[in-house]
Amino acid sequence: MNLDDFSDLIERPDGAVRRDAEDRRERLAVPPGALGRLDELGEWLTAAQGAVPVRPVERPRVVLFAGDHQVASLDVSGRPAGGAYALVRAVLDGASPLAVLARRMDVPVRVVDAGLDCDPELLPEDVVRRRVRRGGGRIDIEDALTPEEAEQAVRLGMAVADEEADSGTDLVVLGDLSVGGTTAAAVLIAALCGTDASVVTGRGGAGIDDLAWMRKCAAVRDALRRARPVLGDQLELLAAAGGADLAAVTGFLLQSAVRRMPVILDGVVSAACALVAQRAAFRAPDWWLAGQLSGEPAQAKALDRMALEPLLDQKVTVGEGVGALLALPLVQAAAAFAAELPEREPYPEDPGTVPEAVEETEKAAETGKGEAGEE
Ligand SMILES: O=C(O)c1ccc[n+]([C@@H]2O[C@H](COP(=O)([O-])O)[C@@H](O)[C@H]2O)c1
Ligand SMILES: Cc1cc2nc[nH]c2cc1C
Repeated sequence: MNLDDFSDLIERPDGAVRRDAEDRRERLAVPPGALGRLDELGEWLTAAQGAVPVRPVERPRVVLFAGDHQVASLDVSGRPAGGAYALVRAVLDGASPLAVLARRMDVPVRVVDAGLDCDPELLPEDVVRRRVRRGGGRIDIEDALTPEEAEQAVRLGMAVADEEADSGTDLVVLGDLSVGGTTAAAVLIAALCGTDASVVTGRGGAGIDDLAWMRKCAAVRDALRRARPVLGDQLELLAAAGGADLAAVTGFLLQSAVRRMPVILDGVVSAACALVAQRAAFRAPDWWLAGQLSGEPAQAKALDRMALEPLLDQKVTVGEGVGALLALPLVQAAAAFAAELPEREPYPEDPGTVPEAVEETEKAAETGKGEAGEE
């Protein structure tokens, strides 16, 4: 498998449809610019769907990939290594921020075990059990995955994207659940952006003190040294420094773009995988939105590279798709405006004479005659 093969499979959203959407926007009674960024958001969604007028987003779904990362045993996470199953439980038991929000917004949630490091019996029943391996290797000293595992994880993500597209999901809210995942994400982003550890290392999910931050920096630096030689091959890069959850997210993003299914990215892990996917297929980011700026420095760097402007800036760092789900109402609002606002109609007493009237006024102004001059 070579991720570069996706480059030929991924098309751009329909440019002609986008221009039709822009034309329709110009005919609306609401003045140009008055809807701010929601205009281009509506036009983007229209192009992604491929038809004017845009359809409402009616079947969104939250899809979360879960995994553990052995690098967390260096005490760089604020959570115990191998503890991601607790995050999964909280989501599916309805007790986490994502669970609260998804319930309130009535959006279904799917959690996929890509690489958790726990006894499967500890997991709630409704977890999608597709584990590639138990936890990912300690990336500062070893590969996260074997090449076979990396390919299997990418294929897992692709299969989940196909399942979503086939079942009629019209927009995916993407997220991740892990312990140690932000360290892996920082390494991928630093490798692909050519920066170093201190620029990309943040405080992660549970918040870490200065000493832990320095340990995390050192881990990112060491992992980066291992990742740089393979950054030309995206699958090898995911094997060296990613992990099963990150490789699955990358496969998911690529296959979603193949299937023309729009995705809202969440935080730094989404952004890292998106960057890897962009390296493989440069058109892929056209199918994504950035939900929220989380404050992790590496996320901002990656989004900037992909020219994705986050819809929100809420500094939510819990991950689990919250930043992406918070942005969903904006997308739905943009779709409603684009579809439901009426087009401007000529006033009955003045049918179609507006341009002429303007012309006359202009002529009058030029010659110094007309109403103003007669005064
Ligand atoms: O959204 C973000 O940018 C973000 C920033 C920090 C942490 N997180 C979440 O926190 C978890 C991993 O954190 P950590 O510190 O264990 O690497 C994982 O579930 C992420 O989704 C997410
Ligand atoms: C305008 C716009 C451009 C984009 N390019 C990729 N995703 C995008 C999303 C929007 C909204």
